[in-house]
Formats: sequence, C-alpha cells, structure tokens
Amino acid sequence: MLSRSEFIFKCISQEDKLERARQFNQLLSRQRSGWGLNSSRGCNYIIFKPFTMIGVTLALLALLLTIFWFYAKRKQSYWAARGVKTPPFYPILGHTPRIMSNKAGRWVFDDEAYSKYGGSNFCGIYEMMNPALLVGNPEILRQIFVKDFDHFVDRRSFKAPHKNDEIVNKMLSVENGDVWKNLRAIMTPTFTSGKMRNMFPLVCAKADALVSFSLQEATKKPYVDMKMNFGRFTMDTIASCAFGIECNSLLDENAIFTKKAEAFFDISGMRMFKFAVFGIVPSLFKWLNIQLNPDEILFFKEVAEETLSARRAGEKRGDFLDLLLETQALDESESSKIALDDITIIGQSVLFLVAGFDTTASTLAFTSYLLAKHHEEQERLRKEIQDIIREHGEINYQSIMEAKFLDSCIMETLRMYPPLTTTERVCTRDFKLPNSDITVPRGMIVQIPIWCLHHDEQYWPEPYVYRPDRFMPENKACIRNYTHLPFGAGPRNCIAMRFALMEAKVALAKMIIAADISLAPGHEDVKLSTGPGILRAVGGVNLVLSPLREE
Ligand code: HEM
Repeated sequence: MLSRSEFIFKCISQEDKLERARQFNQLLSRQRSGWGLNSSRGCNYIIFKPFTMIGVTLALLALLLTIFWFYAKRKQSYWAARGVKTPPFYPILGHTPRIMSNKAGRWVFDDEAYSKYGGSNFCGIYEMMNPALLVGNPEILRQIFVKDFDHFVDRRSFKAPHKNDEIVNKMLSVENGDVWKNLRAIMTPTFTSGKMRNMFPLVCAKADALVSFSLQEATKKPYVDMKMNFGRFTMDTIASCAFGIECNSLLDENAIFTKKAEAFFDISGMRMFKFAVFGIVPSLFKWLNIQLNPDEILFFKEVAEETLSARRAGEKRGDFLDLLLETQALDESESSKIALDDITIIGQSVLFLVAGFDTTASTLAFTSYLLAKHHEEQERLRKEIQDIIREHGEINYQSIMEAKFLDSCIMETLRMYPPLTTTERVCTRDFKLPNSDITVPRGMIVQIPIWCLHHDEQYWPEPYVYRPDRFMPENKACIRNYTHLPFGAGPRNCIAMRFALMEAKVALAKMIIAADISLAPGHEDVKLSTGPGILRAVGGVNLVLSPLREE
C-alpha cells in the first residue's frame, strides 16, 4: 500500500520502458535515495517520497532562478553593449528602487545620472530590467518635444482594466496616439486667452476669499501655513471652474469635496505599491480584477454627473464644463470636432483637479516663501502691482498677464522648485539620437530630468540663488531654449499653462498688496517632499502676514 503523502506518478507501461525503469529503480535503491518503483498489480509507478519532493522542487526553483538571473543580466546589459553609461543598478530591480524611493526625492537619482553618468547629454537607466533613456541635452530635447514629435507622441499608459478606473482611462494625460490627438484638439480652445478672460472673475473672487481668510487667520495665530491656504484656494478654484461647484474649503475645512480630494491625493505606501506593480505586471490587475485608483474617484464622478444634468437644464457659468459641453451641442457640419461623451467630459473634470490642484498651490507656496526670504524682491513686486492698480483702478486680466516682474518671480520659482521634476515620452517610432549611433527603439521610455536642467550651472549661474531678474525681458535672450521646462514643451506640454499662470498671478498679486510677508521664526527653511510624486513643501510654508491696508 502506498502512503498518502507519497506522490505517485503513473508511468508508461510498455515492456521496454518497464525494464529500463526496473534497472533505474534498482540502481536508486542501492543508493538508498528514497526513490522507488512499485509494479504490483501490473501497474508501474515511480514513487517520490516527500523529502525528495522538496529537494526536487528546490532544485527546479534554483534552475528557474538561474535562468531568470541570466535573462535579467542579458536585458540589463543593453546599455553596456551599446557603450552608453548608466548609474549603478540592482540586478533584476534595476534603478526602480531608487526612482520609487520614499527616502530621497526623485530628482536626487536624476541628478546623479545627469551630472555623473552623462545624463546632461543622455544616459541609460533600467526600470526593473527594461532599458529606458534619460536625456538632458537641450538640442535633443528640442527634437523630442517639437521637431520629431511624431516619434514621441505618447506617455506611459496607466490604463487599468477595472470598471471604476474607466474615468481615469479617458483622461487626456493618459490617452495616447490618435485618441489623444483628437481630444487635445477639442480641449485646446478651452484654454485660449478669450476663455481665460471669461474665467477671470471666478478666479478673482476665489483669490479675494483667500486673502481675507489668511489675514483673519493672521490675527489669531503668530504665523499662517500658506501652503495649506493656497491649497484650499486652488481647490476652490478648480472645483468652481471644472466641477461647477462651490466647495468653500477656505471657510469649511470639513467640506466633503475637500476631504475626498485630500484622500485622493494621499499617495500612501499601498497606492505607490499598486502603481509599481501595475507598471511591471499590468495583466495581474486584469486577472484579479483589481481597481488601481482609489474609491474617491466615484465621488468625483457623481459630482460631475450631477453638474452635467444641471447644465443640460440650462444653467451656464462660462467654465471648463460649459466649454467641454459645447462640443456636444455642435452639429457635425458646423465643426470638425468630435462630440465628447459624458464619461470623457467627467474624466477631464477630474483630471483638471488632479493636475491643477497641488501643482499651482505648490508654485504659490514656494513663491511666497522665496519672496519672504528676499524682501527686496517682494518690495519690487508690490510696487509693480501698486502701479498697475494706480493705472487701471484695479487688477484686470490684461494688466496682470502683462506684469513683467510678477511673471519673472513665478518663473524663477518654477525654475528652483518645478512641481513636476521629471516628465517623459514614449518613443512611438524608432529614432536615431543625433551625433551618435544609438537608435531609440519604438516603445522605449525617455525620461526628461526637468529639475536637473533647472539647476545646471552652465545654463543658470548660481542656480540655488533666487534671482527673478533672469526672466526679465532684457535678460530672456540669454536663456537657452529647453532648459526651463516647468510646463514641459511642444504639442504635449501642460495644456492649462495659461490658466495655471493666471490663477497664480491673481492670487499672488492680491496677497502681496494686502500684506507684507516674512518668514516665521524657526521656519526659515522649507522641507521638500521625497518620493516620485509632485515636489511639495512638507510641514507647510509658515509665514507671518502683516496687513498693509484695511480689508
Ligand atoms: C503651476 C502649475 C502647473 C505646472 C507646473 C504643470 C506642469 C505640467 C507638466 C510638466 C506637464 C507635462 C508636460 C510635458 O510632458 O511636456 C503637465 C501636463 C498637463 N497638465 Fe499641467 N501643470 C500645472 C497646472 C495645471 C492645471 C491648473 C491644469 C488643469 C486645469 C493642468 C493640466 C494638465 C494636463 C491636462 C496635462 C496633460 C497634457 C497632455 O497630456 O496633453 N496643469 N503639466
């Protein structure tokens, strides 16, 4: 009788094979190896005893690992074989642990690749075992972003298969190829200066609320966390312009919209892990039906759906939603535009919140921090705004968008603290790198180290010094093209750059004429966030606000 734990493998019964098996069994029994052959009742079995099974399994596993190791080694020799430098990397994991690390900002890794391993021209990196390219040469960047854009149309796709991820999959930033081209063509007119002008009063109203809230807070506290307040201002502005709702996060910090948005933006370890796994084995999400994005996405979907119904009932505000809905009202003979379906419109509303909330808030927080630190620049800016008010009676769209020093202060902040420190493109058609014999194959990811270009001494003397004058018209000619990329560049740059700048300029101008800003004692430095997300100030930006006029 066979014991239960014995694994029985039924084997072939032909005469000649049986004979060979007997010989095999005898040999093994002699060696007391734990294998056996049972041929009673005319059946032939090879019997594996448990301890032997473990041994065999381990041997197989070791074999598989060895094969995988050699496979990874071969993949990770891609750049060495082509004579392209790479920063030191881990076997199998490549540079991914450093890129995704929560201990240092993404730019710390980029900076090493850029300055020590040739990245200021180009260098190789490995995302796990997959080779990718990091390019810091402004001339090559011009080709990637603009001249040879048709080779670099796409970004990495994060399209998850779960039904609740559908909205994210429809976002402009996630779409690729012709779908992206069509969507971008439809959405671009949403951000013309005419449309910005219409939205200007909405933004001014939110900026006024920001100023009075912050000044009130300043009467009760020794200093105010302006990162928090600018965050609430951008939240209110986007909620108003993209969702058509008044969420009043400045007045009601428990507003449900704000709470959901905060939860959505909380990129905890688990979410990072999910994104990392999705990047490596996207098919796992399909097999196991895993949702990639958090449940809050459904809340925003509901809010946008309700607003769409209200708009269809006749309500109009001149905001993003109205502009996107207009595409549905056009008949085909009137326009070459394709009407957007509801889910696509909702996707873009959520995208505006995701892409516009923290980026603009960080820009404002860092600018006010730098102006508090450099009081002479703050005085210059205040004077420029006061002159505008004297001339026009108020802050209006034209004058604020033309204010040169205001623009320079924000541009210099975006140089020193670009909210997105890296952007990327996916090569969509093989591309030969100029002045080299390297061809970037279709499908390869190209990383663009924005932060490194912004801090490269050869383009920006004394790169860590805040000097808005670099961007004044008389000095602009000295700036090398494609070395200042806070909004990316080319046809796939930030679609809302004009809106973001209008929002930031209005808020900063209103703040600076209402209060003198200085650094709070003990908060002279800002601590930068780490990890691969948006560059932000952790622990807030704490400033002392001294009112300059009666509110
Ligand atoms: C100061 C604020 C902002 C900064 C620094 C910023 C920066 C960027 C950057 C670097 C990119 C990638 C560009 C590229 O790869 O070439 C981008 C893309 C994008 N941004 Fe912004 N952004 C800001 C505000 C906004 C706002 C307010 C919105 C929406 C209301 C927005 C919507 C988008 C969208 C939709 C894309 C994807 C465009 C596409 O794939 O076609 N951004 N942004």
